[in-house]
Amino acid sequence: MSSSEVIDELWSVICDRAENPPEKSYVVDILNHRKGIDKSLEKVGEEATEFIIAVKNSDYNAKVGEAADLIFHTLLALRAADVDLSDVMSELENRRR
Ligand SMILES: N=c1c2ncn([C@@H]3O[C@H](COP(=O)(O)OP(=O)(O)OP(=O)(O)O)[C@@H](O)[C@H]3O)c2ncn1[C@@H]1O[C@H](COP(=O)(O)O)[C@@H](O)[C@H]1O
Repeated sequence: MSSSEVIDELWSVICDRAENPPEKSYVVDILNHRKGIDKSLEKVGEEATEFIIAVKNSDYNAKVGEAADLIFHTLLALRAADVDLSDVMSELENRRR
């Protein structure tokens, strides 16, 4: 799978979980949390901090793991904020020089 296919598939799974919530799902736990959008925003903050700490202090695999956590939780926050990933991708595409 290419990198963009991995992200696209993950985004589809996140949107599907939001629309058809199964009984047990981490994505649903975050998106339907009693704190509302604040839960996913809190997770982005935590994961960003953990990523920074890993980059400064940890080995390569820990950096990769924390980067994956940050990207995943950023996707959850986008969904919670009703921001479409394709609009973010178009924005990045428009910035190409
Ligand atoms: N990529 C991920 C992914 N990355 C991390 N996590 C979860 O994110 C959590 C990481 O949170 P922390 O490290 O902060 O641990 P924690 O402090 O115990 O978490 P909180 O209780 O504070 O939320 C863990 O529970 C991981 O299982 C993920 N959970 C799900 N996915 C993807 O989402 C898909 C759908 O998952 P479900 O919704 O669970 O079916 C999966 O198939 C995966 O592709």
